[in-house]
Amino acid sequence: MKALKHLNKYFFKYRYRLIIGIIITIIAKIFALFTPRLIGSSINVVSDRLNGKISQVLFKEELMVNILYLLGAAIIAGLFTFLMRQTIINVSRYIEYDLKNEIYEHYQVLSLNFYKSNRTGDLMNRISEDVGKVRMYVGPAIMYTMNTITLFVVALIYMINTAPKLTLYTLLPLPILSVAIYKLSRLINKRSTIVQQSLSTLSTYTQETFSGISVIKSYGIEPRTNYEFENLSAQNRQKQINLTKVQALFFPMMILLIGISNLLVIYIGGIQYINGEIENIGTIAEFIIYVNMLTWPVATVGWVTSLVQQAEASQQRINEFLQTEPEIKNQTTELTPIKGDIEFKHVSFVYPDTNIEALKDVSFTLKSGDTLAILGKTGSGKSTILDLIGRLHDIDSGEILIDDTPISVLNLYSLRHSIGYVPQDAFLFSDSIKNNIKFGKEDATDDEVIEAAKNARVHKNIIEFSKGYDTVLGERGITLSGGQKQRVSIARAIIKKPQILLFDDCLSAVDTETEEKILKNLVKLTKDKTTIIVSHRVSSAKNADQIIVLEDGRVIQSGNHDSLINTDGYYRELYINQLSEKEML
Ligand SMILES: Nc1ncnc2c1ncn2[C@@H]1O[C@H](COP(=O)(O)OP(=O)(O)OP(=O)(O)O)[C@@H](O)[C@H]1O
Repeated sequence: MKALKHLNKYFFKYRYRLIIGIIITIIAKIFALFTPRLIGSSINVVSDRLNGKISQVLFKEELMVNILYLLGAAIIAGLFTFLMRQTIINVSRYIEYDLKNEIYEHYQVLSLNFYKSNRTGDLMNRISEDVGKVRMYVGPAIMYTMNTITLFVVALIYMINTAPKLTLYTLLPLPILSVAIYKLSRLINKRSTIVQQSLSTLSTYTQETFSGISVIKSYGIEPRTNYEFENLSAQNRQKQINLTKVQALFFPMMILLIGISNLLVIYIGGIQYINGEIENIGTIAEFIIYVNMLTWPVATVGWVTSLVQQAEASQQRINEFLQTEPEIKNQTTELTPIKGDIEFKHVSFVYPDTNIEALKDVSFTLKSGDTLAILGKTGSGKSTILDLIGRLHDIDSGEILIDDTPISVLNLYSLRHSIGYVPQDAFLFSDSIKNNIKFGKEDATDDEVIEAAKNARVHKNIIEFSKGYDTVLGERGITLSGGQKQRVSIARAIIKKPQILLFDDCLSAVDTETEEKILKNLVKLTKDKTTIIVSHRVSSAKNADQIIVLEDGRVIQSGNHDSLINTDGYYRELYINQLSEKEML
């Protein structure tokens, strides 16, 4: 129960609703328990009439009163049972909502490393299935427990008052029922977890084959994927059958135990009536109804116990993530406006998970408004520099200064708000093109969106689609070409008009002519912005105020275009190679 303590703050938050819910539950059960007494007394009235103890008129009158009471009690009990679900189950839905929000909010502040070391499926499971199991504790488990306690206390008082010995015999099989249901519920849970796992394997496999359908078709391996699917499906079928077997035992077991209790009531009650230990025959009928009313609540004791155990395990998994601290922490709540000076002083950086030293003693200085181009072979550490400027990781040695202040001291959100980042793999959401661009500036007008798209030279492509800027992208929409995606992603960054612009090899899928035009627009737009362009092409770098060349995490060359083409080295070679490629075209 330790893990479930986390939920106490929510119980406190909804305490009034819960208290009302509990009071309603008690009222509902008290009224429901009028039924057996009224039926017992009705039978006694009939018996009295048969024995000639009461007159026909009195008989009719008493029976009528009983029927009216029965009807009234049933209506009130029904109404309060409805209200009981409306309060307690609703509270569980509120808590489920709050808990999901709490987890999602926490996911958002966790660092990239957290996402790398945990699978997406796991993150999804904890926020959906685990929260669902916890809800069963905060809602149904509490409701049924209250139900059982009230019913038991009230029924027991009535029963002992009427026939104490019969009460004892009647209740004898009930603890056996509770333990049996508990054992069965655990078995059912175990098997349903196995079914869930197998379903998740099956759906992951299916999803992957749908995503990679073009590869499957082009390699002609449909029979192999069909065979594998059938295999997984057959495994799932077997697990479902195993589950159904134990589920099928649930109700027969309950019926058997109720049957035994009923038999005991009739047998022992009958003997007691004959011996004169019980005064009225109606008591036997009353007790049969009590037994039937108590069976389900007693069965739920076992069921609820297993619900609580499952909720505890799920909450433990949730807490594990909630207690994970973000590696990158915001040190100040005060906003720190960013001008755009960037300085790297002997920066080295090792990726903790792979132990790869991505940067070694890197230094450079950029004044606000300057443009820096970073070139180098693949894996030389170019993207890492951009990630460090956005403080996606903290460095091990050296210093990164933004506006002469250490990056870790700045307000993290001010820093990130002042950056427009275009990643290597443009990621667009399943939404309209317009909204994808507006992602950079939520309140942008249509004119601003169009202007940004024009500057990224993607406007013409967009208006060719029949729905223009409202064209939906992604799974149920159209697919943009690699170059179009890159340009929409550029439009998203420039619409924000940030102080710092980071372009990570984002013109690689664009032809050199378009690249030239975009770069020309960027020169205008980024006049007073600090800009860093990562590229494999000299054409993207040549107009930069500063160029650095990286090799294996180290700066091996720096200067500007003119100085570097006149120096032997990587840049000059690249320039000559790319120049001759251009001439060949
Ligand atoms: N998130 C990461 N976790 C662990 N190692 C990483 C991570 N990202 C990059 N690396 C490693 O760090 C080194 C530098 O990678 P980086 O992405 O900075 O290179 P790059 O110059 O941008 O390459 P490319 O031109 O291919 O984009 C590589 O060896 C890479 O394998």
